[in-house]
Amino acid sequence: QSTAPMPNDALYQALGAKPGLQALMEVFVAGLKADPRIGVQFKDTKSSYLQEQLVDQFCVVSGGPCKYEGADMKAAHKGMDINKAQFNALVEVLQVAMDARNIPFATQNQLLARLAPMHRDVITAH
Ligand code: HEM
Repeated sequence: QSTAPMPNDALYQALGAKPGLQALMEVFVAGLKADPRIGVQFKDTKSSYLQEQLVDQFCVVSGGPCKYEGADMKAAHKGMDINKAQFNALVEVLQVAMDARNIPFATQNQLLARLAPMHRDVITAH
């Protein structure tokens, strides 16, 4: 009865915990830079920096024991005029990266469901 609630890190574990997220973000950021639709928006991005931010953010989002210290999503994407098609392109690049890392479809969908609400802060153009 007095047991403290266990943090639910099932999704984090399914993603392979920290090493799994690091490997995934390496593939993801490389895919973003190479993407014909949105690659240009990441041309000045330092891959190692963005990967680190994304590892921490996805760790938190999936219930892992991390702290995300980057900008909130609204501030991070302010002035970028990101539209829905660009947002969807990023999601596709993430799906391709998750496939490449052999992440099960159900796990993929759970992660995407937790990222989806961020569209409100990221998309600022039509
Ligand atoms: C669910 C969707 C998204 C998530 C979770 C996400 C996450 C992040 C994170 C964590 C950062 C780092 C913030 C910081 O440095 O403090 C970032 C930066 C950035 N994001 Fe996003 N983002 C998303 C969508 C997008 C989209 C759709 C685009 C453009 C097509 C985009 C372009 C960028 C760019 C250009 C940066 C700056 C990278 C740099 O040069 O340091 N993001 N994003």
